[in-house]
Amino acid sequence: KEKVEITKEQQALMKVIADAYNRHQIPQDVAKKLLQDQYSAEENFLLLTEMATSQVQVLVEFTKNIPGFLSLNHEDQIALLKGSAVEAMFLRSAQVFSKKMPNGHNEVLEDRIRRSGISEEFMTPMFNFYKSIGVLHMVQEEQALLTAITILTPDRPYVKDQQAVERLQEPMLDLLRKLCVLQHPQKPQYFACLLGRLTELRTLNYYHAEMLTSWRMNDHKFTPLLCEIWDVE
Ligand SMILES: Cc1cc(Cl)ccc1OCc1nc2ccc(F)cc2n1[C@H](C(=O)NC1CCCCC1)C1CCCCC1
Repeated sequence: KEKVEITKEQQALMKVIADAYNRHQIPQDVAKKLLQDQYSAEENFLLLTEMATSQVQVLVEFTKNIPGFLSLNHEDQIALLKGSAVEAMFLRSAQVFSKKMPNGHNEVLEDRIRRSGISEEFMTPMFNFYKSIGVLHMVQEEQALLTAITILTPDRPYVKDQQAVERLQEPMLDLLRKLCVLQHPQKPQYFACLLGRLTELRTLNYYHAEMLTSWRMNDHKFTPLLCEIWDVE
């Protein structure tokens, strides 16, 4: 039986990433807001663009705290953020969706999202992903590392120095692997399962532009920041 040990520097890395992630949490208020009232497709779309815009700003702050990120080539820093923002958004949405709420609230939230204006065809892949994240019951550290690993994906479009990104991603993957063994000793496949979620996340990336343009309303308006991040307009 392999004796897994987290080294001193891995403990330090975990603290930096977890603190950065906790400091830059999107307030849970989007779920609360959705539970408060039923909104029109237009209001829901506006809510999404507001939440998504603030999520991107939060993501940039989190990313700047990843050790070594600011030493990467500047164009590569942008390419990594642009390439991972949508996945980080869905990952964050899944974490918000999976938070246990008082009786019946999770069902109401799902219903509000189902009727928000997103086209029917995207509901299944989106909720399948949310449920597959929910059943993992990830701890905060795992969520933070998984987000950092998503951002540090070397094979994003236009990344020039992929090796430099791999050198930053590898220690995160090694730390996450150890954390999974320590946190979920009864689930030896847990780490592999987490990485499998990142593959599912990429498929949602593929749908995102169409999810937005097919939102059940006319005249979809996006903020300039979202035009940069979402392949729209
Ligand atoms: C992330 C995303 C991308 C595309 Cl293209 C389409 C859709 C989408 O989010 C769906 C989605 N899944 C959710 C699960 C739980 C939840 F509380 C809100 C959720 N949302 C949307 C949202 O506010 N997401 C933000 C969450 C915080 C981080 C930034 C994003 C609300 C917008 C209002 C109409 C009901 C859906």
